[in-house]
Amino acid sequence: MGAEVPEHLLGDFHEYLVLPSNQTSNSISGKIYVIGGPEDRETLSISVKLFDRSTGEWLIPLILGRKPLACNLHSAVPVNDDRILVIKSDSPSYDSLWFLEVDTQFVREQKKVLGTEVVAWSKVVIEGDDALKPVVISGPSGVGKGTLISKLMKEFPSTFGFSVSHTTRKPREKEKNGVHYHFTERSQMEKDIREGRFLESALVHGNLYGTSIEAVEAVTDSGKRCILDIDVQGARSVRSSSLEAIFIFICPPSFEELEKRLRARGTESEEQVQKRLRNARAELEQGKFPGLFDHLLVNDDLETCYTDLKKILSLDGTSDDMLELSAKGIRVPESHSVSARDQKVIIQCGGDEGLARTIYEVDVSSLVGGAPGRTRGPEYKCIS
Ligand SMILES: Nc1nc2c(ncn2[C@@H]2O[C@H](COP(=O)(O)OP(=O)(O)O)[C@@H](O)[C@H]2O)c(=O)[nH]1
Ligand SMILES: Nc1ncnc2c1ncn2[C@@H]1O[C@H](COP(=O)(O)OP(=O)(O)O)[C@@H](O)[C@H]1O
Repeated sequence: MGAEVPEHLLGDFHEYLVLPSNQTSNSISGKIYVIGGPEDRETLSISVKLFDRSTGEWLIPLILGRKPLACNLHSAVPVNDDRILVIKSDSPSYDSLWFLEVDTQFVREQKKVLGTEVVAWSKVVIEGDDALKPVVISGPSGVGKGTLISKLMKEFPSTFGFSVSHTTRKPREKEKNGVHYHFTERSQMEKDIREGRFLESALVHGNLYGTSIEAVEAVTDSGKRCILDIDVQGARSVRSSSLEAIFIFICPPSFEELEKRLRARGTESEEQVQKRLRNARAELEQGKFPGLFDHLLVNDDLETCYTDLKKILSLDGTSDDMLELSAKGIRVPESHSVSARDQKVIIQCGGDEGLARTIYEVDVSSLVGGAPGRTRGPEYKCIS
């Protein structure tokens, strides 16, 4: 149905829309985007509709990309004439900023292909500082990588997330698909590798293993620091990739002890044990390769090794709660205001009735990526 809008009001039409507090409207290139309101019931995500001034009609566009979960209140400002920055209040700091792309290259292409009105969501990822670099842990089979990683994840559950690799190896008795590995068919994994979905992959002990881009991004998206348990070949590939990580190699106190642990674990056939021990000699050599690993740790006494690991990661003397509080990102309260100028978005939080006021400046001048994935690049600083 067409909306009756007097001609003289069209220019500022969106400013005359009377909207409930959970909706915002913004105008870009002759279209008014109303964000929020009645939720998309199926996905409980923020809804979008648009008013096309040239036709005078309200439209529900096709919405691409993963959608942000609905929130009580949000603000929205147009940025770069092609997207709207949506700021969700009272959301976790890693989930507060999203872009609704309305006229980016991706959206324009999709409009052409699909022949309909299209918008696309893209979550804003604010890159972590050094303290949040992913952690790559390598070492021969049976050295204790899994044991050390489990201890870390148990003590710091909101700080670390495990990058779940894909493998063509058969699951062990207690292994769960999607938790320990994504167990997959070789042909499917080879296809995904060819299509560029993997950050790295390698043939290890006769099976294919690999880290998908999605596995790492799923962890980063949840605001956690990523841990990768990968072999030395994988570590080398990650070293030469764009992922800046900390590389740690775990050594056994002796070869005999390694063999003892591998057998005591009781998860491998004799043939597999032999294969893993043969490969271990080469891996121990490669682990010492100059410049590949930042740290070498000997896992003799488990508690001592774990304490050393925490020291390397600057975790000694801190707790999961303390780390969560100091996490990067912006947590926006309901009471806030937003404005944009010269590719800078100013978010003013609080300040009511004598409450403390915090002002953030988000620089959106160099954006990377975008829908249908994530947008990286915005930087923010606290200016007051
Ligand atoms: N390159 C690479 N290696 C991996 C990946 N996932 C696991 N690995 C390595 O594959 C090897 C065998 O792993 P697994 O079969 O679980 O045996 P385990 O290490 O003895 O428990 C280990 O060295 C892992 O670090 C991955 O995604 N990429
Ligand atoms: N420091 C240690 N001392 C004795 N046993 C250990 C130590 N670290 C790990 N283990 C045991 O050695 C076996 C292999 O450890 P695991 O974490 O599965 O190794 P990886 O993941 O490197 O293959 C497990 O049974 C584990 O309980």
